[in-house]
Amino acid sequence: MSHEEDLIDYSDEEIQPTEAPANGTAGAAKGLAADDAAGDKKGSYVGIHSTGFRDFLLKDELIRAITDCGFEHPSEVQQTTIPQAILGNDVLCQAKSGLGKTAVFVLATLQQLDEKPEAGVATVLVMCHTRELAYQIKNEYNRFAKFLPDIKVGVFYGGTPIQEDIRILKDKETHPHIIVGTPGRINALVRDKVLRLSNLKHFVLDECDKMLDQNDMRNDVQTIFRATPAHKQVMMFSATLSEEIKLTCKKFMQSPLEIYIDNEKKLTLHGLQQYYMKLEEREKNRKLNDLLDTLEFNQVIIFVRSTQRCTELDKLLRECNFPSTAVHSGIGQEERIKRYKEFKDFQTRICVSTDIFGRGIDVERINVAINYDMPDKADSYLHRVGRAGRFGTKGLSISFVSNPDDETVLKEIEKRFEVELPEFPAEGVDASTYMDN
Ligand SMILES: Nc1ncnc2c1ncn2[C@@H]1O[C@H](COP(=O)(O)OP(=O)(O)OP(=O)(O)O)[C@@H](O)[C@H]1O
Repeated sequence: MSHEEDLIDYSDEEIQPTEAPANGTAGAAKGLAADDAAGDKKGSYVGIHSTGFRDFLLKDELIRAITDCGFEHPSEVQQTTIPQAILGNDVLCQAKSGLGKTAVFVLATLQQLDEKPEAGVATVLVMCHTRELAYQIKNEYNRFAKFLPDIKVGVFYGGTPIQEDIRILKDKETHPHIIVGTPGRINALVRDKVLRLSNLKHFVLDECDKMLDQNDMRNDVQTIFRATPAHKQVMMFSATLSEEIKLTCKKFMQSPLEIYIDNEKKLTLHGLQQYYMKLEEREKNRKLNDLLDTLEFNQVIIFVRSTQRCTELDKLLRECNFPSTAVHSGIGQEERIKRYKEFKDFQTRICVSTDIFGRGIDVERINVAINYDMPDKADSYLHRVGRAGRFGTKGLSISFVSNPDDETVLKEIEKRFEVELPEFPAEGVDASTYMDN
């Protein structure tokens, strides 16, 4: 078994992360009130409107792509971070879910790349914890590099034939300048000397706390990091950064720009209504059925704690004629990406998932997130519910609480993020409060 195959998947139940300490006193080097000016509509959620993307003095090609993406104003995290990031400074950035962290590193690296980069040389490496997120980030690069036709982006992750990656990397004509991937496969390609990182200029970790929290993934990241030159830009991003992880991240960096949420209650998404529902385990299926029947929604994501429960719940929903799909590590990689695409493209409306889709995944029309199984940590909860209510839009989350452990997590969430999670009202909630017009 190859080293890579040892790492089944980073976000299913098979590998449990080590407990991260609660992040009570986030010392903000530059405190970022990322959402205090929350509006209801996507795009109005930006805080200071006086700054536009043009003020960052980005290349014309990037400005044109940004306009084509429909971005009118930078979000606060983009305003605070992009000007420093394009100068090549190291960046450690915490900002809440769905407010555009991806565009920070995508734009910053594209801005610094030559318009006609040397063939066969990779200068940007972006790594994240799941294959679907890597795929999504690659697509974001393609979106913003639309008018930079000479820049090639490639994505590499496990569960696909490595021979194909080798073929791409051996040919100067197809070798990407920007490499996106998951650490297992990237490490295997570096170890086999197929991917050379000696010219790397930008090293990016998305969902960095998740990547550095688990020993197996951290080891891969460290090995890859050692294959890169000493002088380079390092940028790391997440919505959640404990004090301990911040220290770990900073070991990879030199005098970084540090953007933190100075108070964890600011991590709560204002457009998102959050509820819990107390019930017995055996009542969950009936309740979920009722909810899917009565709630209005565009797309729903339902989180469960194991691959087996994922398969079974999805099957049950389909038997009840709900347009459901399932995503977990037991599904072949090609099929997983196909299902991700279908969900992202609104071809399926209900997705049952393990924590694979718990972070980073950006599906614009998800407005309801259901924790069929409560996550085991407050951090995971925050990321999961953040799949609804992206970029300041409205959303609804409902968490099933069926045992004392669930109640403990619920209390931890309320305490840490200073939110009150009320019980889901018997009469339901008015759809206009969680559906954007
Ligand atoms: N300035 C902007 N104007 C309009 N939409 C934007 C802007 N910046 C980002 N978006 C959109 O907002 C959505 C969320 O962005 P993104 O996925 O980068 O969030 P994130 O901060 O990485 O969230 P998470 O922590 O959940 O990974 C995406 O659909 C993105 O295209």
